[in-house]
Amino acid sequence: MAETTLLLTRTTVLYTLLCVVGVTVFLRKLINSSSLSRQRDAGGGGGLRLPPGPWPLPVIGNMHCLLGALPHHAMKRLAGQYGPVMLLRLGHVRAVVVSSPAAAREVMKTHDAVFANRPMYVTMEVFTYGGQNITFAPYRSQHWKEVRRLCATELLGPKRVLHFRPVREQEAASLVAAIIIGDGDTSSRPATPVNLTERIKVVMNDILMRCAIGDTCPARDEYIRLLDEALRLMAGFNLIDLFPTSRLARMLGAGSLRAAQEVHQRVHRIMQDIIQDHETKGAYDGDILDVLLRLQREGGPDTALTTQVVSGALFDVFAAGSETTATTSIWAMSELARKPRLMERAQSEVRRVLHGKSKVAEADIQGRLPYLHMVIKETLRLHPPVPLLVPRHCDETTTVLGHHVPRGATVFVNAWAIGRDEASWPNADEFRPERFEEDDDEAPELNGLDFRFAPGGAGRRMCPGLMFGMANIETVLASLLFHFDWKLPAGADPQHLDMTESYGITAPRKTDLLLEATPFVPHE
Ligand code: HEM
Repeated sequence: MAETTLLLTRTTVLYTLLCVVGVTVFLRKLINSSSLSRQRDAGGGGGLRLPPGPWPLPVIGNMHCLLGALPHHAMKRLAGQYGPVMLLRLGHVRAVVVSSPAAAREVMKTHDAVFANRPMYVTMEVFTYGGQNITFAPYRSQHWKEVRRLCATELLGPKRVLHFRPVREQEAASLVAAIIIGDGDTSSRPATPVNLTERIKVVMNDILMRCAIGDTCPARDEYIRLLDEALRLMAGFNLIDLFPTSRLARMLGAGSLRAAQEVHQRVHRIMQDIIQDHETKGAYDGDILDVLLRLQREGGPDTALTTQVVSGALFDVFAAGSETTATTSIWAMSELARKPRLMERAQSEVRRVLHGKSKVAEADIQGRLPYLHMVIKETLRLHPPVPLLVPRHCDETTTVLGHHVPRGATVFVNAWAIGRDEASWPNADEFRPERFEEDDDEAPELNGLDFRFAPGGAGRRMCPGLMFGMANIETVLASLLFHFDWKLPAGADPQHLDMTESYGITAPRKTDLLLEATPFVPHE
């Protein structure tokens, strides 16, 4: 999901370098591109009616338009000017950004098959064994079909979500214990604020790790560290991704490519050890790796589940599952901390449902926390953890809302902009979970059918882990709300809580969320 964002500092340096180095090219291309842009405005472009967009500069195209803001923010601003289907040129990459429910529907439903592939970037190729994982696997490839089917039936479907219930409950209980112990004497005042950002990241990492490879893996900690490093390296277009055919870009970007290759090799080696460890230990714990290895054996020699596919799938489950769930939970707690009245409502719902209990058991809360469910949906609307979804590749020139999206273009769906569109969401910037209950028939669900609300995408490439992720988020949030009262440290005004987003693979908080926790002692 990393390539949906841009390394702006790097592009600034790149911009300066390229402008200096390529002054002559710049002038020559300026003349060419001026006439090209005029062609585009006049409906030209080889007979194509290309989407409107800002004037591209030679070499860097429209990269300068994204400087100084997070890409999804800058793209929303530009869409206000150029419309819901907009053409940008990012280096050599032709990007089409769609920013309205109608345009998103055309991409992810009407023409879903045309847009069901992913663009393949050089850095991504390294980490995905050339597309041998799930997220970047070529659409229609045998292994993508097989792992997608397995995601639904064996790996992330309802049966598996239920199977991992004890893992979620135990990890959420450990989180609660860690907060109590970490706080030391919570009766003393002022209490030490809890760093909820750190705590939530740890619990989501641990849940995903235990589900993916079990809890007995010796290389587990190193694997987590390397995955973090891999995600950091994938976080953005590198020079070679933006200028894949440029020798200069290859030269300047060689360092990050080398770093990616090194990290990948280490991840690969650890993965081989983990697989071997699972194979030799014999015991079947039912973690995702166990299931994949069983299916690999049962599938015989012709199975699409090669060892690389197994490693790639595992990498995806962890990379796609951990950050998304942590980011959503942290934003939910931030929004509730900013609105104590809503926090109180969510809390009293949890405490009413768990009245007489001393801990959170999923059997007690399942389907019984409608307000918390709305809080999570409202959080996903305002803070979709993958704001530009995962990019799609346009396989053949296709019309979207009357504009030709050219073959080969990279297509971004700006879910962040769509979730804040006043036409669909009155007072769109306000956090108001109740909007999801106002009219039950109309309230969008997380099923990829309502394009006003698609934080997990839609269509053939829709996220297969949403139910899995929602279960993790709900159990962790219910535990935090049941066991503690929360407020901002030192009596700070909730309205002043910093809600700035930061650049990252997902769109996390810029600053850590620090809240004071007062333990709640449930009545027996
Ligand atoms: C709040 C939670 C989550 C959100 C918001 C989310 C969001 C997304 C999005 C936007 C996509 C791209 C969809 C598209 O192109 O239409 C995606 C794909 C994917 N997600 Fe999630 N995700 C979440 C949780 C998870 C979890 C927990 C897992 C696994 C344990 C997971 C595994 C995947 C995989 C494997 C793909 C690639 C599917 C493909 O390309 O065929 N996700 N997710």
